[in-house]
Amino acid sequence: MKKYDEILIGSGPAAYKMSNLLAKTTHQVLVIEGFEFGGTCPNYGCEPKIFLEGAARTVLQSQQLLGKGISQPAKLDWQTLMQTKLERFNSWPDETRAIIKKSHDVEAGYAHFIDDKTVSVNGRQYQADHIIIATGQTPNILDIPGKEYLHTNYDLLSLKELPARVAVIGAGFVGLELATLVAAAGADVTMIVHSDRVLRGFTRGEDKALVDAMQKRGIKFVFNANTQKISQCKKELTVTTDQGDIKTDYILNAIGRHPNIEKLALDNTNIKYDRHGIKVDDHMMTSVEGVYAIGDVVSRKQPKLTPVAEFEGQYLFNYLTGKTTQQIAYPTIGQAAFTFPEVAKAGVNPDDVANDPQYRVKRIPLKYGSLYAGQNDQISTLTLVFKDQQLVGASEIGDYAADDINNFIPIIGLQIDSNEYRQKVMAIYPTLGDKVAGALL
Ligand SMILES: Cc1cc2nc3c(=O)[nH]c(=O)nc-3n(C[C@H](O)[C@H](O)[C@H](O)COP(=O)(O)OP(=O)(O)OC[C@H]3O[C@@H](n4cnc5c(N)ncnc54)[C@H](O)[C@@H]3O)c2cc1C
Ligand SMILES: NC(=O)c1ccc[n+]([C@@H]2O[C@H](COP(=O)([O-])OP(=O)(O)OC[C@H]3O[C@@H](n4cnc5c(N)ncnc54)[C@H](O)[C@@H]3O)[C@@H](O)[C@H]2O)c1
Repeated sequence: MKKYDEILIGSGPAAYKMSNLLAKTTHQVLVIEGFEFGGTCPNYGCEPKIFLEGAARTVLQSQQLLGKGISQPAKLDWQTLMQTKLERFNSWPDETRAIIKKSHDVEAGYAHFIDDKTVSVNGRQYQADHIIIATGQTPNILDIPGKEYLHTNYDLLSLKELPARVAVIGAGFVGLELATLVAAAGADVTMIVHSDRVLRGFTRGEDKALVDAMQKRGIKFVFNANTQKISQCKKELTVTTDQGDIKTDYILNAIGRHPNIEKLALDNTNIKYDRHGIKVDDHMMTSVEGVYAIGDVVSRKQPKLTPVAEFEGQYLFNYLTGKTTQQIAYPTIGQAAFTFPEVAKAGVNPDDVANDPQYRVKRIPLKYGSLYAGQNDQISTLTLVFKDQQLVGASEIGDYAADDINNFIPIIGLQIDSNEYRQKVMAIYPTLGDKVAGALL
């Protein structure tokens, strides 16, 4: 049986980060990938999503300016956009595999554990000083009659023909972002939401403003709806919910994701896990010495995001190569939904401290600034949270919320004093960043 220094199970952002760093060492490494090399983010997640968002944003911003200087809003040609997307992205898994193969051994296949120390793939068995599980998450699929008609982000992000009607079950990140895309392209979209609000984790006000803006563009929301079954008659699909039937041509299932642990046969080991993922200590080690887990597959309170997965990959590389003995300490993590308008946040949620006198919450409407007015952006609102004059939280709804909040993350994370910021930083004017100094007053 061949033995390695490290075995990486998965090749998404968490494992890819480690594999790149290990490539600069003399370590013997095996990378095992069961599906597309590179994982979720570059193949069927963040990257194709933000690529398609480029055209969608242009359409939506031009629609917003109708009658304000734009007479003919842009129109999205889904087929051409998708062809362009496929040309860019189709070769990525093979290219990623080739990059990894330059430095490491590679197995294409799903790995499983034989025991605490042995991994099997394609009928071959391997051991290593360190086994790193970085298998990510996969969509939950509604277990209802007709579930064979459900599609996931994987399908929609490569969909060649735009359906006339799209029903989206689930109004979290994936549901809202992909609904924004297909609606911008001209599909008639219905969101089926099983509670009374979307997203969660952002403020209630931002959630509501997002729904209002999407509704104004014709996207329908059915709240407090439980989906019971799906049926097909000729080419038309019917989604039956306890709030009524929805006729559609395509259904996106976006009800959340679960950790990829089923195929790992963890019950052959002493590795502990729960429904949120694999349990790790403060050094990313599982309950089995020498076996670690990083990325989305980990059970932890931090959000499941690419930069978090990469941060854990970087940390574990540093730890295993003796560059640190410290426990992992996460930075201030920014998060955004790339809807239109966007919502974004970092640090303390203003809703959580609304009644706490230790905190000061400041709401700043941005529509009066010429940069926002020039886009006819009536919604953009920035909310800041201060504790003892120090900025501890920022959130925003608006066309540029993600980039706006990025400007506040260093101030929260580095605990930069507002006065010092104003003394030492002068942003380019007029830009998104120029508001920071004034907002901190
Ligand atoms: C539609 C969508 C949009 C997103 N947008 C954003 C965004 O804008 N910003 C952001 O920060 N995050 C975004 N995310 C989340 C981001 O994609 C993930 O946080 C990130 O990919 C996690 O990286 P990972 O390496 O932990 O897992 P993954 O990228 O999921 O990679 C895990 C890999 O392990 C493989 N694998 C699984 N089981 C096995 C096995 N037994 N053997 C071998 N290989 C196995 C899988 O095939 C997969 O390739 C998005 C996710 C989705 C679904
Ligand atoms: N922009 C980003 O950074 C981004 C984008 C996409 C995904 N992600 C990551 O991926 C994770 C998963 O995203 P997601 O959208 O799949 O999950 P999510 O948890 O964000 O949303 C799932 C939604 O489905 C709802 N739901 C659950 N069961 C349902 C049911 N039976 N019927 C109807 N609705 C139901 C939930 O209430 C929730 O609102 C996110 O938490 C995030 O970490 C990030």
